[in-house]
Amino acid sequence: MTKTFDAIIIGAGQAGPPLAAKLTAAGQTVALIEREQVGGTCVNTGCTPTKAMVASAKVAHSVAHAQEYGISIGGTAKVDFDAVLRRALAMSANSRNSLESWLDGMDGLTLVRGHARFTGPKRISVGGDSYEAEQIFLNVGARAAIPDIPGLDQVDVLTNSDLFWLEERPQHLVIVGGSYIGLEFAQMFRRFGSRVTVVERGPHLAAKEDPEISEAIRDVLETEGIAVRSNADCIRFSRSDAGPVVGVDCTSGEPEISCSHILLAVGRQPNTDDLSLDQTGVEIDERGFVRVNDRLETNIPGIWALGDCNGEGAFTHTSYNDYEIVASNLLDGGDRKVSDRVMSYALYIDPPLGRTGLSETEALAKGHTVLIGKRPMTRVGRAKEKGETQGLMKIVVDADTRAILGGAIFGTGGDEAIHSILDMIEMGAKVDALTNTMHIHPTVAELVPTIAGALAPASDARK
Ligand SMILES: Cc1cc2nc3c(=O)[nH]c(=O)nc-3n(C[C@H](O)[C@H](O)[C@H](O)COP(=O)(O)OP(=O)(O)OC[C@H]3O[C@@H](n4cnc5c(N)ncnc54)[C@H](O)[C@@H]3O)c2cc1C
Ligand SMILES: NC(=O)c1ccc[n+]([C@@H]2O[C@H](COP(=O)([O-])OP(=O)(O)OC[C@H]3O[C@@H](n4cnc5c(N)ncnc54)[C@H](O)[C@@H]3O)[C@@H](O)[C@H]2O)c1
Repeated sequence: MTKTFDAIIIGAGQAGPPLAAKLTAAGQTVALIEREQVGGTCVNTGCTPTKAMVASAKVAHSVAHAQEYGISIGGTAKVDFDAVLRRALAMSANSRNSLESWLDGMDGLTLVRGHARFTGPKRISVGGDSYEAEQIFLNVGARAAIPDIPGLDQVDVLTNSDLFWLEERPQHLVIVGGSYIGLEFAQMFRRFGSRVTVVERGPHLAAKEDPEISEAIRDVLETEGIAVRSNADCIRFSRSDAGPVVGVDCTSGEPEISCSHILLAVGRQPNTDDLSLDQTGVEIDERGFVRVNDRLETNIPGIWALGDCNGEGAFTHTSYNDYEIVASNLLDGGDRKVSDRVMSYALYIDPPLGRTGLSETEALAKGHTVLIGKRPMTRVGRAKEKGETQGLMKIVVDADTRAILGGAIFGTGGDEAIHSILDMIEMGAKVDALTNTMHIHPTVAELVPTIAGALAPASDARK
């Protein structure tokens, strides 16, 4: 027998649960289908446990450097890797459990456990049961991509989901992929005491960033003893008596790296290949992302796609913002669009990188005449006081309109301070409004008006 609902949501990630709450509060009946754990990637294998581990790694680092601050610690500090993992997993479990209780108590909601697959345009099967609704919301997320690298069958590779279940700290972790996932894990494992090598195919780490930010990131990691192998072509795996071997043809360095563990962090693949989307006619692009318009509607009326699976963002806040857009347009008479949001994110190495809007490179590529304000963290009072002077901050401004186009704060507190630029962009403020704002002393953010008041043409700023 087919059960009929007003709405079906597939995936209890970052958009599905709040959307279920909004729809049921409006009196609709909703089936929320989840095949694994509620909370999806962020809660179970992404943001929550990694940021908990980043915090443990920061403590290990601070303890190791305590003497620089006039603090002596008797005895030898030691990383209890198992306890670090238990702390991270406990945080995930707390988050998941409170989400589960919230969903359990939601009137009008049926939480269905199992893998959803389309059997018709608006019909879905889970196990042997069939469900139907006029409105269907896809929030199926993404998983670690595992490309067909030569020798993959000869070694065990880890993905981000496996790291929390390691029984011991890796002796030597080789991380393939030098972007968000790779770099966060690289630094934390180094701080836990592992040898770490990052193997990146391209010439730069965090390649989406402006060159001086990428270089500053590399500097921070290399200073901590992380080996970086960029321009690494023809990566291949093999096995020796001593363990896994990663073959790399780089412009310099050893052609082979022996290690104890390999982590693949080379991007994400949307979970759209096992949904039988052909039964609905919902279009996907060549990489498997669901094609959506500015209101997150697919080509089939009554079917929406939210979160990582639509390719419009790959962050928790973009998934949640997708929910806000869809809910507002459907239930509150809104006219919200994805293109209205200012793309922003952070990279949680230490110090963190906060980013908002366009980078300088992106702004120039879009044809803007660009002014840049910039300052190294060595000239930021708060950073000096904290003994954390690595990195730099910059702001990107349109020379003709004086509109703020973007900013980057790579330095202590950068993930928080960046919001002072983000909010100004969102308000459509000119850079002069930012220059005239009084910020609090001593903070990193207090230098944002200062760099906004000392702009130079892009080419001069690069010197
Ligand atoms: C290691 C790591 C660290 C990260 N750190 C951050 C961070 O610090 N900040 C940040 O903003 N983002 C971070 N991210 C990204 C963030 O986790 C994702 O962008 C976010 O979780 C995406 O949410 P979502 O709602 O699109 O999908 P997800 O949270 O992935 O949820 C999708 C859900 O759908 C379920 N599902 C899939 N297919 C089916 C099916 N056929 N039937 C039933 N259920 C199905 C899945 O089981 C899953 O629970 C990180 C990611 C990783 C991997
Ligand atoms: N702080 C955060 O918000 C955060 C943290 C982690 C993950 N995430 C999300 O997860 C997504 C995925 O992150 P990611 O780092 O896996 O992917 P990514 O797409 O950002 O980067 C993948 C990297 O791997 C490299 N690469 C690809 N194939 C390779 C190969 N065969 N050999 C060597 N290098 C190769 C690429 O050049 C690139 O630098 C991000 O887009 C982000 O949205 C966010």
